Amino acid sequence: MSDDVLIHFSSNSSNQSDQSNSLPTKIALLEARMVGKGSATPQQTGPAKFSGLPESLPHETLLSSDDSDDDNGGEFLIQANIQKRRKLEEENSSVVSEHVELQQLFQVVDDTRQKIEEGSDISKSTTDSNRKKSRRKGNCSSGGGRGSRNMDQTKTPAFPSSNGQLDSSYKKNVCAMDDTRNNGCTPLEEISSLHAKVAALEEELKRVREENSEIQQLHQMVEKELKEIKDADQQMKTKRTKVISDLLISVSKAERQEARIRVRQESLRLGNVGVLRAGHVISETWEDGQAMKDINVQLRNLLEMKEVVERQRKLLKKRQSDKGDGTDSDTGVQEEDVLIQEEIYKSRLASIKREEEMLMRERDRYELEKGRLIREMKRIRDEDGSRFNNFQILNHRYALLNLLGKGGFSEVFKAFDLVEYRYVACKLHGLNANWSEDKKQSYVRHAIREYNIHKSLIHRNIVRLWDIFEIDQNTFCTVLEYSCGKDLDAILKASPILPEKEARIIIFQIFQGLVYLNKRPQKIIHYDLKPGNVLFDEFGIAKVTDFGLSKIVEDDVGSQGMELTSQGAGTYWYLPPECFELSKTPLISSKVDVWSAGILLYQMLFGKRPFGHDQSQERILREDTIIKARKVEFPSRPSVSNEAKEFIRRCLTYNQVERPDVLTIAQDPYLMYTKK
Ligand SMILES: Nc1ncnc2c1ncn2[C@@H]1O[C@H](COP(=O)(O)OP(=O)(O)OP(=O)(O)O)[C@@H](O)[C@H]1O
Repeated sequence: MSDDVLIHFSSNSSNQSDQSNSLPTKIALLEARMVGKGSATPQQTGPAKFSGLPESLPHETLLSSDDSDDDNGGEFLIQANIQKRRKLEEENSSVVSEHVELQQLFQVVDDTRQKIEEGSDISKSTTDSNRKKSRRKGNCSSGGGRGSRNMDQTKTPAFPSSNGQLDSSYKKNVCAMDDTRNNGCTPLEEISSLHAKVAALEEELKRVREENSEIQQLHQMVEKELKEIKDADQQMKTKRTKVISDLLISVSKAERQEARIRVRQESLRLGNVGVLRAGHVISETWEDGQAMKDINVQLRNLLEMKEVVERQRKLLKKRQSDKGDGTDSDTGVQEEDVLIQEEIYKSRLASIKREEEMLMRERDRYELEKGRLIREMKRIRDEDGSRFNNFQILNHRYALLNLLGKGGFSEVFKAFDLVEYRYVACKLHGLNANWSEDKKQSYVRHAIREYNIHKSLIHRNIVRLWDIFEIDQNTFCTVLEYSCGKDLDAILKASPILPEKEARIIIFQIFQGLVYLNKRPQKIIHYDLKPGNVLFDEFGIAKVTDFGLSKIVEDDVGSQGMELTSQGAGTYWYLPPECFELSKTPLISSKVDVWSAGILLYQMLFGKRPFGHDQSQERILREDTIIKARKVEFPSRPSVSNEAKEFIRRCLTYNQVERPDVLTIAQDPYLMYTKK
């Protein structure tokens, strides 16, 4: 339209003398014509703002919903620019400048129309938020109340929000609707705006769905890969486990073979178990090996030689006395010969004695070796007789290797934990199939009790209990920390007396473990401290084990201790007098362990137990050996420090009321390792 109007204005502007044709008049006419057209829509009379206009121009503006401006159907509404007109009326001086200004004005009209057109196009297809914004502003500037009528029907559509982006675009839309309500839109515009919104949201939804399906595909791919990795790992694990257990088995088989060869060689030297038949009775007897036989022969020879020399010596003495007081001239010579002969016999006897002592020491050494050999023979026999000797894997985890030893009701195997990759000791508790159900149940109860006490103990001087599981109806297994060194019993059997320094550090470590047991919220009395229950790891760290007879000291126990309900159990050489009390139920405390530790130290230092060393358990009980053990005596040899003796005396205090408990004796100077 503006082109026509411009041409029209341009032609008129040349005739300035004609008032009716003057510019202001023409503008007024034009305005009147336009207003007349638009008067059918009275709500549009108010000025509408259009923020897209340049700042320099007034905001009374030209709005259009159609790009046609012909006489008949023009839908343009040109608002009178009153200010401009007044200015023109006032100044009315320069037609040229007016013309220029009008040209500018119509240029603005043109620009605005173009923008509206753009806005209308955008509203049909946009998904772009910036374009939406420009479209919205275009719509809003169309003004009027019609939009607000329709907006009420379309307000707050419940679009699902899948993400923040959608949310924010939704908010923008609502906001745009609010703007529209305020400023007014045509229903067509609103519908197209809503269509656009729906399209935008659908687009968004489509995009989100696509993303989602991509994510799902990715997820599936990752899951598949993970499964493949897991499968491969499982296969690797199985292979690794197989390789490790095969290796362990070959090593163990070699060890078994080596042990048997060693035993065969040793038994040639030291002796063997033979079978003795007496009628129908078959019994086992020990037959000495060559080395033992040789020593015994040598000892016998020495003994015979000693007897011969002794006899000769006596004869010489007799002959001398038979001759009486010699009156011969050569008597002096004979006397001298007798003295010399006497001296020779004496020195011969002394040398025989030395040889004898040496052979005796050698025989003692052989005896120790023989003891070790007998234990090893027994172990091999137990291993051969065990139903767990063919390298089973227990609980899909513990590869059984060689037998470490057999106790009263259990077999202990060295094993390898295929999950944690470490050596362990598997203690297999076998219930005797011939036992009554009651006895079996009591044994299991006992073992569970032991497990419950032991499993919570974590201290470097206490053997760890890792696991427990059932193997079959009559067998279960406890898995213990493996101590590869010998136990104290084996050490003392090999060398009955230990240097004081070694004995002191061992007893110190045992007390460290006992202090731990007594500093817990629930104190524990071990009750079965003996050399066989002290193990050593590869670094020589002493560890207390076997909590089968342990007692938990309940909170409500009096100062005198708890009642001993399992009287008779334990190893009597190591138990204090109160445990043998028969007149009433004994009360016991951690002082039981203090006594046992005192006995252990004594045994390590002097090579024997202080009370009932050579007595059997039965005899100790029968002869009240421990009840009579009021005072400890120390042999003169080997020499041991007075501090050690005093410490042992304190541990072996007869009266338990006067005996220090674990926490008190742990403060003893003998157990302190501070620098002097
Ligand atoms: N954790 C372990 N590590 C290494 N060897 C062990 C372990 N536990 C026990 N042994 C060894 O296994 C053998 C048998 O142990 P067990 O405790 O069954 O015997 P015991 O104490 O002589 O018997 P009982 O418990 O019936 O008195 C012993 O020689 C012991 O040294």
